[in-house]
Amino acid sequence: ETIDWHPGLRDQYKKSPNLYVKVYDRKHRILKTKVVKQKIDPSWDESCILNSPPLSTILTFCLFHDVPLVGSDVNVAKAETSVGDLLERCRSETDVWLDMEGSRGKSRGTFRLCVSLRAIAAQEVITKVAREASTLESPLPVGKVMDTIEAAQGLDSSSKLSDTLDGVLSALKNIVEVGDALAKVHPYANTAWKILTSVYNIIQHQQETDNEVVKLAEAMAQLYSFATDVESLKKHSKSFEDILLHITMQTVECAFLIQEYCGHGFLERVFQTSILGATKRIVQMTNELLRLKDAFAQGMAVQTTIVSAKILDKVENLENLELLKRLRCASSNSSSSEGCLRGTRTEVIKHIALSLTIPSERQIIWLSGVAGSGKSTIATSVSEHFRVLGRLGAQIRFSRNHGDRSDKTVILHTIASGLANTHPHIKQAICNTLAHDSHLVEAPPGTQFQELILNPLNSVKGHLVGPLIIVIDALDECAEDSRSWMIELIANSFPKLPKVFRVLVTSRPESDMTMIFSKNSAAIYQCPLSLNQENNSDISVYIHHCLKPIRDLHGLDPLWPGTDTVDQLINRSGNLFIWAATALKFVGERTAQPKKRLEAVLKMSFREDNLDQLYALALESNGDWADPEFRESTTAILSTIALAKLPMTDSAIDAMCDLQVGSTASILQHFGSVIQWNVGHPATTLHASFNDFILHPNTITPNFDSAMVKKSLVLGCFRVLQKHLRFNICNLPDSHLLNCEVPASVKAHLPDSLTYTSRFWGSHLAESDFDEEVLQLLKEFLANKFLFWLEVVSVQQEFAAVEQVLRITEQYVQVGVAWELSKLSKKSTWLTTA
Ligand SMILES: Nc1ncnc2c1ncn2[C@@H]1O[C@H](COP(=O)(O)OP(=O)(O)OP(=O)(O)O)[C@@H](O)[C@H]1O
Repeated sequence: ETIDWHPGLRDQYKKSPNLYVKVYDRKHRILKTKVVKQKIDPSWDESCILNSPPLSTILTFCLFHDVPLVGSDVNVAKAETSVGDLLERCRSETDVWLDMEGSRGKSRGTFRLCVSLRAIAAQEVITKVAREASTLESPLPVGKVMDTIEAAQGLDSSSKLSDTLDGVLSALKNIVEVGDALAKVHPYANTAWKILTSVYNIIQHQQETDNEVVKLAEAMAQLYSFATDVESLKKHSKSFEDILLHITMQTVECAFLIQEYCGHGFLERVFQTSILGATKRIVQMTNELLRLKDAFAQGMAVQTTIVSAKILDKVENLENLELLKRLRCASSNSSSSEGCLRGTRTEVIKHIALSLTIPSERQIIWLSGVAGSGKSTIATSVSEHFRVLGRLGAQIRFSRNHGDRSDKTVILHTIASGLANTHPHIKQAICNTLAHDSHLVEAPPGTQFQELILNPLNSVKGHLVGPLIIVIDALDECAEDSRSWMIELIANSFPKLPKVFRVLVTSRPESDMTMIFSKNSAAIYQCPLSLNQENNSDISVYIHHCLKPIRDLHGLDPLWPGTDTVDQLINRSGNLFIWAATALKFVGERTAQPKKRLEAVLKMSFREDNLDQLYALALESNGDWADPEFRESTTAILSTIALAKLPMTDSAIDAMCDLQVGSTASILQHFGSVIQWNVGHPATTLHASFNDFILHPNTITPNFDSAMVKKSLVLGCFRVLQKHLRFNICNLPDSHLLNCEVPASVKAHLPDSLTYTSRFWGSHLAESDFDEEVLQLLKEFLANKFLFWLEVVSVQQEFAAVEQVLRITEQYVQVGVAWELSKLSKKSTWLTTA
């Protein structure tokens, strides 16, 4: 009620204390409550069961203060009472208050604790245990029942486990607190600490604990004996960061196993028996921890493999590899980003990683945020966190520049293949399915999800310990024809996956997703990424980081551009990473004058469309826009890059836009701050928001007008067609591009054929784009009886694009479709439509 903290402690926590209670039955601890932070009158509302104690048993209640930085907690006050007295008081008083005695020298004041004790029928407990036991061995003799009760209640081993974990937890907490000094280690120590804390809080009430698990915890405690002193950790941590990283990662795996074993992991109750079969794994882990302890003590390097909780035995054969080749996975799916710059987004990454690690009914996390706020970069860091732990199950990164990733079958196959490669049992289950039904890979997407993913995963869920993560990045960039299917799949089918599968989805908060995901809030946890100006330290770290190479490249003063200017940049960014990234690329371009460019950036007026202004500046500041040829070519090139469903090389763009060889290469040199490209390589926009800018009908800069974009594109395409160019932008090397031969079998039917595969028409074209000039060209086609030859080699959504063109042009052009039957077996649905 009134506490006058000891002066030595007062400084450490100026506000209220962080209190918790431990309860002992004789010498055994039977309860440790959670810590209630910064409250002088905390309430715990926790309970435990006493194992038929004699009435004379003394119960001891100790009040502790959890001191965040000191390492050992402070015993604040203590009360003792016998079970008989307490029972008696609880029968006659509504609230029973125990007066506590303050610990001398540590606290002064009055402490009282309200407790209650009630008896439950012992017979009932015996009957219940006997009933459970009888399922194992029936009927049970009375003596056996009593043994079972004792074994089941086994308070000794469970309190031993919680006591041991207590020590491990404070050591891990010390590592977590050393934080920055151990940046690489910190996320794993933190994950292990969180999982073990939740296990620890639960096993206080646990009835049953296996000795092997106690041994595992004891091995952890021995291993972590080095981390009891924060000061020496701080001093020496750098020198053993690598082995510490290995130790903490191994601890995460141990924590998953203990969590699952104690019945509070991802597995359903029925599967915990198969976990009991994991004794072998527990022993292996214990040995590994003891080995690590020796290696650590002797300062030896350790091998990098972690003994995983999830792999129970190896199942691998060549036949499986062949079967998996039937899956059509996204060809390039990796992230080009490095993930978050160290020191940025730490809180949000920690939050997401932990939310995915701890079992929850809400299996899916949806990270939403405006364009360029940094969602994909965060997703990369989270994926990397789980990849290193061997727990990244599958990932799909949608991209407007890689339309092929949006094919429904490709999506499902990429997930199935990713999962198969993370766990041998999953691989075996998926391969069994593929071997059993060779046509499954062509079945409708709903069937494939059920039979290729859901059923196999359910069949092996008893073998999976700890979470496996599926990452779906940039859902808003999923192509139109699969988009609503994908959103529904996430909202309604993913929650049917076994609980070990946790899903991270990132996207802009677009209305269709918001509506559907909000409806399913029981399964989807929404995590909006805010651009809160109050917390701009992330962007500040990022801007400082980007300025250094600019200073080095241009030989600028080490303090350039000065604190005030950097503050202006931070403010101007509005915490939008893409703004900062583009602005600094623009300022630092090799051929630019950084000081002038920085001035121009800061001169822009503050408006809502800050990013568009910046893009306009980046466009207008480069090249000779006064030259009509430059203007026309640049518009055509940028539009082609923005609309391409697969990235094209500079020479492919030259051909596509009917430009002189080398034109695209010379023009693209000017746009390094918005286009990613190297000579001979495919060009893509650096960020999807630049595609939005280029294609948005309201985008008008002094020299660039998006109305020109479509027209220039359509005209460009038809010019190419007019020249009878045998043109094919399928996955062919550049050298084949301009003289792609029509196969002989087809040629026989096509006297004057034209090879053309449209990868980038489709949903972007509307009827209104076909103005007089274009129609005239189309009529000429008709007159010349040109034939469209649609080469069927690519993914389904490409056909949707072609279909769209056909629909728009069918009034004007007689379209003949030819195909090679051998290539068409998988496309029959589309062909019927065509
Ligand atoms: N934490 C970070 N550390 C370093 N760079 C970052 C970080 N966050 C974002 N960036 C930079 O900002 C750019 C935009 O970020 P990102 O692509 O992750 O945004 P987004 O929210 O996914 O955008 P969109 O919704 O348009 O896909 C990235 O290309 C990267 O260069």
